[in-house]
Amino acid sequence: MILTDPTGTEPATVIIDVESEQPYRVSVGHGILDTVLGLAEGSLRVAIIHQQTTIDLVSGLERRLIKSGFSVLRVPVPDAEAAKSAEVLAYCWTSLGKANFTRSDTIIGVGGGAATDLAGFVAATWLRGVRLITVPTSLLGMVDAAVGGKTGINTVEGKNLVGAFYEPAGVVCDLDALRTLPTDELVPGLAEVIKCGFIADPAILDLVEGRPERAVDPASAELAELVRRSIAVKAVVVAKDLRETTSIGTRVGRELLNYGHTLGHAIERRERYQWRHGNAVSIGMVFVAELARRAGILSDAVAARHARTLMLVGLPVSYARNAFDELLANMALDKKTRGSTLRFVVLEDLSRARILQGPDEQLLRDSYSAVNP
Ligand SMILES: NC(=O)c1ccc[n+]([C@@H]2O[C@H](COP(=O)([O-])OP(=O)(O)OC[C@H]3O[C@@H](n4cnc5c(N)ncnc54)[C@H](O)[C@@H]3O)[C@@H](O)[C@H]2O)c1
Ligand SMILES: O=C(O)C(=O)C[C@@H](O)[C@H](O)[C@H](O)COP(=O)(O)O
Ligand SMILES: [Zn+2]
Repeated sequence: MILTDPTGTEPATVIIDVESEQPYRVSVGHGILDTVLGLAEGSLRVAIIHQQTTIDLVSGLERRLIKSGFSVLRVPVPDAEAAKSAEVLAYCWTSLGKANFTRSDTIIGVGGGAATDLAGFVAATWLRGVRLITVPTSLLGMVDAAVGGKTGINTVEGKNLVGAFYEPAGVVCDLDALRTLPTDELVPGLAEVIKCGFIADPAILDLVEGRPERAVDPASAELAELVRRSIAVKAVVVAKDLRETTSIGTRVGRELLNYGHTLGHAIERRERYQWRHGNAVSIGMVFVAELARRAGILSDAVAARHARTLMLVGLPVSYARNAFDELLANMALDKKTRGSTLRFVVLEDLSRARILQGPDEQLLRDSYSAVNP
């Protein structure tokens, strides 16, 4: 798939259609916030659920909305994972209730993946479902969290344990937002980008490996291309299996997008959600590649490519050696687990994945030790 103009110039706005249960469009481009106005049409009120870090963008959006005749309610939420809690969810419901928010009104989730996951769940639950627009402002949000209809919050017991599949009316990825994103927030987003490279689009890996310095540059055409390609990967997967129900036996449906997440989520829980999601997923992918290699499923070369490519952009590839037992216990609560059988998404090759069910504990332990010396 070529998403760049053959002359080398960056296309103005690219639309990626998600042909899911309720089809919607993901718009990607520079300075495209006005797209939100059209998506909100028909509503009297809009509520912007947002983080403080993007307050300038939120104020600009609010001004545009007011000018277009909408009544705007701002709902600021705590930063990062602190937003994904039952308490913050209840606070959002209270804000909507006090503002007489009705079924014809719209929720706009603005921010990183934590804000859009929360806003999506608020939209899914308020009055049993009101219109949702997502405006991701982090790389991770653009390429993953705001696209695909997974919404939810964490509980003390684990990551994303409460939530709903709820599709947005549209997703607006204004690449200009990335200019204020600190590098140590941009880099974790590249873990999900590289994930898309391994599971479905190896051209992503070539792009990252060819110009890693451009991949971490928020203004580069290469990063824009990586964003578009990653969204395209996700759009195809969720269109086929929105509700994650088609993974049967070793066959993998939407669970494909969970590559590296079994250990990744276990690390996030161990770190009490203070870690960046993408950093944990990066380590999770290196682990699961080694697991597949030791199980005789994946070649040495593709397994080794994981850590090499992730390190090129500054992602972590190892974790505490003595943490295995705790992580194993945490993995029992992974959503892919059935009964007491752990299930991992593993690669047989680039772009060819399957499920590995119930691997021996010793194999898991040895794989973990090998990549966390
Ligand atoms: N729903 C899904 O399918 C899905 C997919 C992937 C990840 N996620 C979830 O997304 C979350 C991770 O996403 P994230 O890394 O974007 O997290 P985040 O929302 O915590 O954002 C990371 C940090 O960047 C800041 N930020 C965001 N945009 C900014 C900008 N333009 N300028 C300056 N600062 C900015 C945020 O305030 C935060 O401090 C996790 O909770 C993860 O579970 C969900
Ligand atoms: O969209 C999906 O499906 C994914 O698995 C994408 C992941 O990158 C994302 O972190 C997602 O939130 C994980 O979902 P979960 O169901 O494992 O909580
Ligand atoms: Zn993820």
